[in-house]
Amino acid sequence: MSTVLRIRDLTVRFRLRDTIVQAVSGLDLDVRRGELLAIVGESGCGKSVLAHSLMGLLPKNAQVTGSALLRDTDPADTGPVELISAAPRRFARGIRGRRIGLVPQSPATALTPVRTGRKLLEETLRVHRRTTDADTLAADVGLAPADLDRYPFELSGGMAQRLTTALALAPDPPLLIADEPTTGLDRPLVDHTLDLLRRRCDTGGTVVVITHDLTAAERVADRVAVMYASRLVEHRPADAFFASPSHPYAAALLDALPTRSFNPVPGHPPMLTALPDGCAFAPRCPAANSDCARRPDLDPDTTEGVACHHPLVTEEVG
Ligand SMILES: Nc1ncnc2c1ncn2[C@@H]1O[C@H](COP(=O)(O)OP(=O)(O)OP(=O)(O)O)[C@@H](O)[C@H]1O
Ligand code: NI
Repeated sequence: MSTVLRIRDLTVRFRLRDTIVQAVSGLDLDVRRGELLAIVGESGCGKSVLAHSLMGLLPKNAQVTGSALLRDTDPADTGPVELISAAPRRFARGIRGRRIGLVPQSPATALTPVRTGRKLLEETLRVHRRTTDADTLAADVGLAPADLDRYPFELSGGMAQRLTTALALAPDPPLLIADEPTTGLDRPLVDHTLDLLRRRCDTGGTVVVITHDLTAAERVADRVAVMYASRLVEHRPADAFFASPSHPYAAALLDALPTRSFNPVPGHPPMLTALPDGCAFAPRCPAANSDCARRPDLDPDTTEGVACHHPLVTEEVG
């Protein structure tokens, strides 16, 4: 299966007055065409910063190194694009929206306040020469036609969330990154949104879902990547991951689910201003030993597996 996005050694740091925040560290990740990849991890581990770095949306105090090669997503076939060094203009004209769509984490700030949902959607459909109409797209995300005639400030959080999803889908991007697309939705609408994203993959699209909701990931993901304190610690096929997570952090995260043992992960993640050289989970890890002073890595060729010196699963299941 072809790789739509090949991320290598991606690092994002924020320079603050007297310190540096290490939001993404040496991240390697292949996103394959036609698959739904779920990126999971606790609040503040770097998920949204990763998404923003791929969309050319980082603020000025960000320093980015590494590479993220986007391939095979252009109907006009202008070749691969290196996202990390792409100029802001190129992002605005040919990449953002058209080749990669983003459902942003904060819908309220992403919506233009002076236009109704219908105006925003119709304009996006027109710019991208789509034949679909706004009502059809609204129905896809579970919005009624009347909801489109409201201004963003008249929408509930969940409605605004669905409108931003419809806006991201309007250009029909080959790669969609959805950052917490189900926040504020009731369970039936959560499932509706997830199934919509799943269908995109089943018809050749590629979707990356960033979520806190492991139950959501279990419902739709082909693959799961677990982020901890700016790094990826596990990346495996979803079936194998949910049957038996391999990184002690991933196991603890799954164990915290109400449907499992409902035990919160003990302790706290490290400050991103003072990350250790070795495994960042070691201080919280029941199995930590002297090996953990050395940083464990995923397989750099496949970007899969587990970054741990004492994984719970050493052989792939199934
Ligand atoms: N502009 C910025 N300047 C400094 N630090 C930042 C900036 N933007 C994000 N950060 C920091 O980067 C880290 C990662 O943030 P990010 O938003 O990616 O987390 P997240 O995993 O998406 O969390 P959540 O699940 O809560 O959305 C956090 O410590 C955050 O405070
Ligand atoms: Ni986030």
